[in-house]
Amino acid sequence: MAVKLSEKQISEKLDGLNALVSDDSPWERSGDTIKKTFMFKSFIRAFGWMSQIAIWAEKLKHHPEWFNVYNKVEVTLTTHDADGLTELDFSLAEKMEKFK
Ligand SMILES: C[C@H](O)[C@H](O)[C@H]1CNC2=NC(N)=NC(=O)C2=N1
Repeated sequence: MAVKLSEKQISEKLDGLNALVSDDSPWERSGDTIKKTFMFKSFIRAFGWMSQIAIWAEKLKHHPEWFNVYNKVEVTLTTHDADGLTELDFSLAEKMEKFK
């Protein structure tokens, strides 16, 4: 099972993740989660991205909480099994940035 990250590891990983961000919207820490709102040109672009990420999430056995309206996807990542943030959350977030 994935191991909960320390505060120091979380802030280092968050900085590393935000260095990959190409839009104007950084990932933000919120308690035991990291969050970001992704914006797309259209609903179909948003849904296409979600479909790609869903395939990756299934492979990783780690799943996002997300909320989609038209071209907007609000993402929250946490590891329920560990009651906190783990490496898996940052791996999935990194994929989300790279597929964007
Ligand atoms: C057995 C299965 O792999 C686990 O229940 C996985 C599924 N996807 C998951 N996704 C997330 N975000 N957190 C988890 O703890 C989690 N656990």
